[in-house]
Formats: sequence, C-alpha cells, structure tokens
Amino acid sequence: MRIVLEQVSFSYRRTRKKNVLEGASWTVDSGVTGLLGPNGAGKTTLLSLIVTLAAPQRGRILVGEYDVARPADRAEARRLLGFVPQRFSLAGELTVADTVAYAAWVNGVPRRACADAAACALDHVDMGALASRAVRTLSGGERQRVGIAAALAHDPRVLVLDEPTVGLDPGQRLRAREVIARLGEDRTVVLSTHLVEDVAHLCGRVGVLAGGRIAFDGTFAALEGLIEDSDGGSRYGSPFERAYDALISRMGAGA
Ligand SMILES: Nc1ncnc2c1ncn2[C@@H]1O[C@H](COP(=O)(O)OP(=O)(O)OP(=O)(O)O)[C@@H](O)[C@H]1O
Repeated sequence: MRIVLEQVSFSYRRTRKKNVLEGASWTVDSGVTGLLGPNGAGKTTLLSLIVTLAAPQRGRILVGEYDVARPADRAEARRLLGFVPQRFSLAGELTVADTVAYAAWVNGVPRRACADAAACALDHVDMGALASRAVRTLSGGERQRVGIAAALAHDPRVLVLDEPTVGLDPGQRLRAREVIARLGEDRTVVLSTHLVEDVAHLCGRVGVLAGGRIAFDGTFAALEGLIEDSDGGSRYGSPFERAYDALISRMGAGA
C-alpha cells in the first residue's frame, strides 16, 4: 500500500512560529521505510498527520486511495492504519491478551473476533507465550511489542512506528528489529528513529526530514555515500556521527 505526501505544510497554530512542515513531499511504498531527522525536525508531527491525528494546513496525504484529511475518507484510511506512538501507556492490571483484544475492539474488530485477532497479533510479535501475563510484569522490550501487537490487532496494511526501539537493550532491540522486518514483508511500515543502525538493518529506503521537508529520499546505501562524502562540521561524536550531523544540518539549511 502506498502513502503519498504532496506539498504538505503544517504549523502548530499556538506557537505562531514558522511551519514545522513546509511543502514536504514523499512517497512510501510497501516494505520498511525509515524516517530520520534531527530532534524537533517534525518526524512525530509528520507521522501524526499520516495517521489522521492532525490535518495539514496545505497539501494532501493519501493512504492508498484515501485522502486522510477528507472527512469522507478518514474512516476508511483509519482502518488501513496502525500506529505505535513514541510514548504510550498500558493498563498494568490487564493481561497482554486482553490489552490487545481491547485494541482490536476499539479499532472496529467485531467483539466475537477480538480474542482471535489478539492471538494472531501477539504471534506476529513473538508474544504468544506471554498472553496471560499481566502487563505490569513485562520488561520494556516486551511492553513495546505489546504496543506493536495492539496496533496490529485490526490487521492494518500500514504500520507507523515512532522510535520503537528507544530504551531497549541490544538484545531486545535485535528482537524488535526481527519483528519489524517480518511485518514489512507484507505491509507498508514507516519507522521514525534516530538510530541510523536500525535504518541500515531494516529499511529498503529512507527519508530524511530536515528544514520542514523531505530533504533526502533514497536507499540507505545512497545516504551512507553522502554521509561518507561529508567532511564533518561538529566537534563531537565519532567520525560517522560527525559526518551524519554535518550532512543533516546542511540538508536542514537547504544546501
Ligand atoms: N503539540 C505541540 N504544540 C506546539 N508545538 C509542538 C507540538 N508538538 C511538537 N511541537 C513542535 O514542533 C516541532 C516538531 O516536533 P516533533 O515532535 O514533530 O519533532 P521530532 O522530529 O519528532 O523530534 P524528536 O526527534 O525530538 O522526537 C518542534 O519544534 C516542537 O517543539
């Protein structure tokens, strides 16, 4: 399923500052696509627009054939979308299975089908064995996978993940990566992250959000080439991080 952003602009009215997004255009196809960009670039904002939590002031966003800002299309678009936000809370006393079954019901799965939908989603994220555990007993990585299962419970064709591996230890991060790679085999997955390493392992393509627009759209290998050609501009970090930082800063400045 394809996601298309056409000249999308957005500002948080209350801030009265310049637009967070300014004419951002991007096309995302099936598989796992990474979204990189510095802190405050607008990655979470862009994801919120895709999943219909906010609407662009200019431009449009299509999920499949549906324009997410059109009231007539929004319900259909939502059925196609699953979202795992950067931070989410789960009711600690509920079991893993009930948590995911509840998410299925909220997202329109008929009540009698919710238990099966939850079991299926939990299998996808390797959490079937922990289905009867109370959520409060889970590790951070396990909670993260419950969050992904909850977003998957209505079997969306598009999955939007906002920094899903933050705070995970290396082992849990590898596990989360395996899960995300598998989900990308038959879905469109958009993965926002600061971890270039996750993008390198997972993403066929990557977009870099800088200066309010998608300043780079291509393969990770192409981005890596640009990074390696970059001469660095920050005094901190390893050479790769320095070069990455310099490149992203230049992209943000429109160079
Ligand atoms: N609800 C809000 N109201 C006003 N301004 C906001 C709101 N949410 C975000 N912003 C501002 O919009 C800009 C983009 O924020 P956003 O969270 O989308 O960036 P990000 O790229 O996801 O950042 P990070 O990598 O740090 O998570 C920032 O300047 C932020 O301060």
